Amino acid sequence: MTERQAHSPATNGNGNGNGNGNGNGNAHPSLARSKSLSGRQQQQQQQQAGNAASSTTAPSVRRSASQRGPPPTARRPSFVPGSLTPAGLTPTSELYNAVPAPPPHLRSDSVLAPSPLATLDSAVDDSQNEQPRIVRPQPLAATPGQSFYGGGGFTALPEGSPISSPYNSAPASRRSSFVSHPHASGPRPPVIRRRDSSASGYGYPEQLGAGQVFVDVDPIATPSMLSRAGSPTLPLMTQKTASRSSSRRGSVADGVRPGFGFGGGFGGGFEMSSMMDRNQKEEEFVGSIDCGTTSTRFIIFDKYAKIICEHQTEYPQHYPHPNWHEHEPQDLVDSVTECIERAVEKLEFLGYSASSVKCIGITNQRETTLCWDKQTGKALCRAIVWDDARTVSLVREFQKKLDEEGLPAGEGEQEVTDYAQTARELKNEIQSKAVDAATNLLSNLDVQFHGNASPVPNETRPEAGQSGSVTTSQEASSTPTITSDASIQPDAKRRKKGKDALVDVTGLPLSTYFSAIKLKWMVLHHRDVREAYEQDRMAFGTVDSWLLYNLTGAADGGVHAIDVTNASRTLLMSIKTLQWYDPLLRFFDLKPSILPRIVSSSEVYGNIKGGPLDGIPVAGMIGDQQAALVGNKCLSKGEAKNTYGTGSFVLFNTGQEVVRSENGLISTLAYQLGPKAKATYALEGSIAVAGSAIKWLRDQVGLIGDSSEMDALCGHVKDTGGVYFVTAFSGLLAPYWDPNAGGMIVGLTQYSTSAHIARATLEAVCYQTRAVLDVIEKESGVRLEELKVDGGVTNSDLAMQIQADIGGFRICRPAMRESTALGSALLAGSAVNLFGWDLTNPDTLKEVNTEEAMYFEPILPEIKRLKQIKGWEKAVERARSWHTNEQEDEDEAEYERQLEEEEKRRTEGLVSPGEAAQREKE
Ligand SMILES: Nc1ncnc2c1ncn2[C@@H]1O[C@H](COP(=O)(O)OP(=O)(O)O)[C@@H](O)[C@H]1O
Ligand SMILES: O=P(O)(O)OC[C@H](O)CO
Repeated sequence: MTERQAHSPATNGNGNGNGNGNGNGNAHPSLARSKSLSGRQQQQQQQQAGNAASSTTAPSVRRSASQRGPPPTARRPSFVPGSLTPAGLTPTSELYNAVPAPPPHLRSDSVLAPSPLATLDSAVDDSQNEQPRIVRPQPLAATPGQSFYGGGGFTALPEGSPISSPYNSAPASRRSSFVSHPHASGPRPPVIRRRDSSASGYGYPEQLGAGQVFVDVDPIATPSMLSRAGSPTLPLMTQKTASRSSSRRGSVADGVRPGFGFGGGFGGGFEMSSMMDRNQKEEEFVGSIDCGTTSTRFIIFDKYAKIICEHQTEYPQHYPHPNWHEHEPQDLVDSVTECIERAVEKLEFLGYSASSVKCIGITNQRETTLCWDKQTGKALCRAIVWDDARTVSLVREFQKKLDEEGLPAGEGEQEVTDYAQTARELKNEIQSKAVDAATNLLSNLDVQFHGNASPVPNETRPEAGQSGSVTTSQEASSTPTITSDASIQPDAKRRKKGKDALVDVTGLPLSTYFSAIKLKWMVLHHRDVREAYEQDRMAFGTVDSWLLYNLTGAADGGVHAIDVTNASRTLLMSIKTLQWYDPLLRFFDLKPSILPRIVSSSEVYGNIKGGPLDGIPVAGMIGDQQAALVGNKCLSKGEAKNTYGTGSFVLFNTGQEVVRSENGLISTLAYQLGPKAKATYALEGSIAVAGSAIKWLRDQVGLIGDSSEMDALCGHVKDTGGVYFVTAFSGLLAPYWDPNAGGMIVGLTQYSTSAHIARATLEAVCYQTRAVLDVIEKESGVRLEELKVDGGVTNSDLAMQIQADIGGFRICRPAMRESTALGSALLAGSAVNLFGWDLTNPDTLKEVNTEEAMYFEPILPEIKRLKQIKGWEKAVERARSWHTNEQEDEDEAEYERQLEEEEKRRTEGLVSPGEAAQREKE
């Protein structure tokens, strides 16, 4: 199976989809299968059923409320005080224990009543499974530089096609998932032409020269017209009919209109030269771009959060060195272009006008750092991805600076959380200076000193918890010799040192994870970036900023903004004022001129320029994990969700309070529902590796051919046979925060098989999730009864059962779990008052995503659970501090050396192999 098929119409995820998303609840999961299963699928399914029947950990799955009566307990709050035992549990006889639910991709009654799109997707050849290959619909007719879609059937994309990727190693990023209906008559599908967007030519790091290793993982087209997690939704056919807007029709009919944006922006994408020519229905929909770590999807929702259509595509991952992870910025833009184009084609194919999409939202992988040239709109280097850990030694340098110099307070800054301690420190400092000053005066001027040697009377010191600044500066100023001392000027007086200084302002620890440190690295190490920075041409942004900029025109007036949730991950924003914080900029020595404007998560930022959604407002922007919180409707304090995507992120809504964790959680912005709205905050447990470990098994180890094979492989064994896999690919984040931890598979014996290792991979994220939730329970004083989940890994029934077992709580997996995309759609809709959605009034969302959910109950005996957790903790201890500072310093030195060599070659007129290739191309 390919990822694509895992996301096909069969990918209902709960085995009960019925094609219209209502859930029919009529069948045992094993019975609710598609007629169209391939022989291989059936074989797999039977094998899995057989395996799991003998397994002690067959998923303990229960159907949702809508199918099996009322839910076991009130859904919210997810965290309820009291026992772990869920109230009102359905008796085990009602659980689907005997035969496990087949993997989601094998369960699809949805295709029994196929939508036109379902039929289209089913046309995908199963033979793609093993070896991803480029598939294209047969050209109807081809003129030079054009490729036509239509007719059905597939053909390999010819070499040198204008649609081919600039990256020879990874052409599949451009693979289309759009499959024309084989029997389609009437509307001619659009002609799409991709311009060849030239290779980056950034210089290094790609051109580091001989010996450099980088891995470009060949991406697999994972697109689908239907959600990987949700069931297909047939369009409502009762809407009024409208012609395409004449301006749009005119603009595309001439075939020369550029795609999105201008110049280097979305203009690198497609050109539309014909469109379906028929009357189309005008409806009201909202679109959402979800640009995750591995793929982009554009989903069009209706008012009930039913997916009308979508398109998804993976893009190449670049791992040029150990611990490095990069994206090509133009790939992100192109993937968005492609997804919008294709999704809108599907929308039109379904008979709706593109103008039915009233607004769109953007949600994105967070912390990933980009910078571009404001004049050209072009990226200056590759994006450094959030889980890239090249900056370990830079972090160490800044940690030292923080410990020794502290963080300067802002002008007029009044808030110093731990000011009692600061006051004490200042008092000591002032006292000793006062004594020195007095001694000097006495000795130099020979004046009798009668005053109080201490300028800070004890009784005037503020008490802890009292608001206001430390007032010692005023008192100190009464002693001229002291106030004249530059070292205790007001700014310097409130310096706080150590990690608390940063956490107080940003909610974040100093780590390779956050943007400022990646940005600093780019400025320090990348020639083009440094030049642009020095010449004030450089713009910094996270993925939301980059996409917004490109969608709204790039160098031709593109909006340079960042949403507050993304800004809260940069280490440059105060989470209290929601503004860039000058002392942080000074601490990292970064110019304010590079920064985007901070905006709320729900407002109109600008309108799309070009493409099929020309003129449509972009009205929602939010980091993907926060988006999933919103999409899961966790809008009240105490509600939590976990998203298992590339990484895994638990977010716990703490309302309008910034809650500070003492045990490794991050305080972060959850959302801000408009420019004037108060911010809502969350505690977050960030786990760096979840789906990426599965991807690693697929791409680097070759243990599986597709993520959806995990359940079948793991189904061969009932446990890991004592194997633990600490997936510390780039250190460990929450709750351990050890940048030096090393990835480790321990407990191997001759008995161990690939199935044990695969199972240990699934368990790894579940243990880490358990550890994060332990902290949340400890700090909030409430026990978790149920966890709402979403994200790619939740497609694995087995992973969810393991999570329930290791966690000791119930897992609630919604049928439609494109929660991330839904979150940004809700924010966008809410901003323009679409569908009456108003996120400040959850009642307005009552009808949103009410489809059934699937529940996984813990069945592992407590004693076994605790024993396994103990084993995990032992493994983590072994993995800790694996890498040494010396090694990192050596790596850094080696890199510096390569840079110098590169620079030398450049100045001497010699060119690197990368540059040579680029020149040849030009
Ligand atoms: N059936 C499955 N079983 C286990 N993991 C899966 C399955 N399907 C997808 N995944 C994993 O989900 C991840 C993608 O999830 P997604 O939410 O799309 O991530 P992101 O938003 O980070 O790109 C991939 O790393 C993939 O390995
Ligand atoms: O790509 P995801 O969905 O794992 O999300 C990545 C996070 O936003 C990183 O903080």
